[in-house]
Order: sequence, then structure tokens, then C-alpha cells
Amino acid sequence: MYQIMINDTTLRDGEQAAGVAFNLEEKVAIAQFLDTIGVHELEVGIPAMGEEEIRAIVAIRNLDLNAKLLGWNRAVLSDIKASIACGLERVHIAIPVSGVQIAAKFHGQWRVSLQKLKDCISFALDQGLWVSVGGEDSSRADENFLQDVAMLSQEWGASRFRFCDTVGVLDPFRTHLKVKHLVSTLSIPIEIHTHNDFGLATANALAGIKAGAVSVNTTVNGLGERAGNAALEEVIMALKCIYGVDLGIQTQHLLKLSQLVAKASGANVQPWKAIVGENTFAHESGIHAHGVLQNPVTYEPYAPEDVGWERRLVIGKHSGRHSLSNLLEQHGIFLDSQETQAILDVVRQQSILKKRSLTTEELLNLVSEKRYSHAT
Ligand SMILES: CC(C)(COP(=O)(O)OP(=O)(O)OC[C@H]1O[C@@H](n2cnc3c(N)ncnc32)[C@H](O)[C@@H]1OP(=O)(O)O)[C@@H](O)C(=O)NCCC(=O)NCCS
Ligand SMILES: O=C(O)CC[C@@](O)(CC(=O)O)C(=O)O
Repeated sequence: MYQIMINDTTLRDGEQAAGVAFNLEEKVAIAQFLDTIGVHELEVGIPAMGEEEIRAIVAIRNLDLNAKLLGWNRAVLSDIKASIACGLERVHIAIPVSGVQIAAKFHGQWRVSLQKLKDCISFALDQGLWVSVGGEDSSRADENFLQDVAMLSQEWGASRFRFCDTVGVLDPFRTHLKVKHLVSTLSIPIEIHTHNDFGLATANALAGIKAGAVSVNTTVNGLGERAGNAALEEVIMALKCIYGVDLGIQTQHLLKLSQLVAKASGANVQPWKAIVGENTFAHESGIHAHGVLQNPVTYEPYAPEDVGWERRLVIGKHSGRHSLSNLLEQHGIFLDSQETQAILDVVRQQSILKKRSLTTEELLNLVSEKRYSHAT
């Protein structure tokens, strides 16, 4: 596969998640972390939002990061001027391309919207900026119109075109078809931007990449509008482990990054969230725990350390003898099979009552209460 670039938009589309508002320090810390682990490009925010946002973007710019920095703009000249005021050298200009969006935003006057786009590209280029264009709602746009907007953007001097599945209505097959069509007709690179309304954001991002998109938008924890965006950690690990494409990103820090963004956004990660959820490397079920004790590959697609986790064997309702004995033996307690089974029976009852697994301390107390402990 060709070189893929991550353009992470946690600081723009991620922060657009309802109720999320990063302060300057949080924006700077997230940008710095993303850069440190090797993310190639950061969409840092929307300068048109005003003073506070500009201050945060300037602070990020002053960090002199390795990552390229991109400001998000409407096809509005004052937006581009605000990006320039931030000292940004790269601007992204979004333009709606579906009938429904053009009707709502430009009263159906697509010629007017294209003229605005042309003027903004031209102004940005005159200022020496690098320009990317985004087709908002590309997935629901008339295919010919989308094609025309992308071609015109290229002709007017844009250096990249972003295909947006704005309301997450595509599946991987249709994403592949649509992106492939654009890739085959344009000479500038295509970026894929997907949303998770049907839980397909990461799958669609991968399909876009398979179809030839060379840049992919992600957000940490999949944070973003409504059901969110393609998750950075999922895209990176899927590319690495499923497609064998190593983006050169230090994946062992993904968990820490996730925790940083969860804290700053006030949006907790669900335990079963891929890659960064706390259950990702927790094994309770007896058959799984037994398998993992023999060889972790039985129930783990990659090693926990690869993303910053440690494996956990949890004792609860679904546990079996092997993992229970394993844990107790680590504490110098050796039981025969009858005793082990008796403890397991109590563990099941207790887990149902408590509606959770047991802590090690609870388990050890339970063993000593039952007087099954024979410390060596
Ligand atoms: C950008 C922002 C400063 C504009 O604020 P505002 O002037 O109060 O305007 P509203 O947000 O209420 O309305 C959006 C306006 O932008 C227009 N617009 C929307 N997308 C556009 C585009 N791609 N290009 C040009 N104009 C666009 C709308 O038609 C509307 O125009 P109008 O004021 O002439 O009717 C404000 O919406 C904001 O802070 N947004 C940040 C987050 C955000 O909206 N992100 C979405 C990205 S799609
Ligand atoms: O950059 C673009 O061109 C559009 C990106 C966008 O995030 C806009 C949004 O709805 O906030 C999308 O999903 O369409």
C-alpha cells in the first residue's frame, strides 16, 4: 500500500461533539501528544470562531511541531483571513456539495457557492497558503456534481480534496466505489472523512484508503459530531494489524492519549471500545482465560503493550478453575480441584449479587473465610 497520512481532527471535528469544549491548555496538550507519537497532520480548529480559538491555534503553532497544521474554514473570505491571523500556512475550505445542503445553506444557488469557493481558493493561494477543499456531504451528492466540484477545486489550485461522509450513511462497499471514482479522475490526493452514525466510520475510512485515499481524518476515541468520527486508535491499529501498514506512529502511547482526550472532553470511553476501552485486554470467561494462560494469541489480536495496556485476568461469574487457580497460586494458595470448584461456586453467587467481577482482595478474603487457604 502507498504512504498513508493521518490528518487528525480531534481539535476540530472532535471538539464539535455536543457539550465538548477544550481550553487552551487542553488543546495545546492534545496537539503536543499527537505530534510526539508521530501523527502527520493536525486540523487544529476553526479560526473564524474568534479570539479564544485563535489564541489556542497560535499557541499550537508556536510549538513548532513536526506535524503539519491545518485550519478549517467555510468558503468565506473572513474565515481565511482568520486562519492567516493564526499564522497557519495550510487552510481547508469546506463547501457543501449535496442538494439538501446547498438548498439549506445557499438557497439552492450552487453557482454562488462555487464562486465563493473559487474566490477563497484564489485569495488563499495569493497569500501563499496551501489549500485543501472539502466536499461537505459528498456521500449524498449527485456524483457528477461532486466530480465537477472536485475537478474545479483541482483546476483552481487546491492541493487535496476531502470526500466527506458527513452524516455517516455509507457502507464500506459504496465508500470504496465512490472514492475510487474520484481517485481515478483527479490528480490531486484524496482525503477520506467518515462519521459513525451507523457504527461504520472506521470501516468506511479503511474502505476509502483501500480505494486510494492517501489521507484519512480521525479523532481520538472517535470523538465528534453525533456518533463521532473514525477513531484514530482504530484506524492506526487496523492498518497495522489487518493490512500490515505501519504508519510510523508510536502506538504504545495510544492509551495515554485516549485518557488525555477523555479527561479534556469529559466524555468517558465505554469499556468495550476498541483499542482503548478498559476491557480490551481483560479476560473473565473460563475458556478464554484458560486459552490465554496457554498462549495469549488464542484470544488477543495483538499484544496489550502495543497500545499501552497490561493484560488482566478477572475473576467473576464466567470464570473457570484454571484462571482461579492461577490467581490464587500467585498469592501462595494451592487448592485441590474440589476446593477450587467450591470457591468458584461462591464466586458465581457473589458476582451475581454484586453484579460485577470480584477484586483480588475480595477473592482472598473469601478463600480465607472458607478456610481453604494452605499457604506454602
Ligand atoms: C463558523 C461560525 C463562527 C459562524 O457563525 P455565525 O456567523 O453565527 O453563523 P451560523 O453558525 O449561525 O450559520 C452558519 C452560516 O455559515 C454559512 N455556511 C455554512 N457552511 C458554509 C460553507 N461551507 N461556506 C460558506 N458559508 C457556509 C451558512 O449558510 C450560514 O450563513 P448565513 O449566516 O449567511 O445564513 C460558527 O458557526 C461557529 O463557531 N462554528 C464552529 C463549529 C461549526 O459550526 N462547525 C461545523 C463545520 S460544518
Ligand atoms: O471539511 C469538510 O469539508 C467538512 C467536514 C465535516 O466534518 C463538516 C461538519 O459537518 O462538521 C463533515 O463531516 O462534512
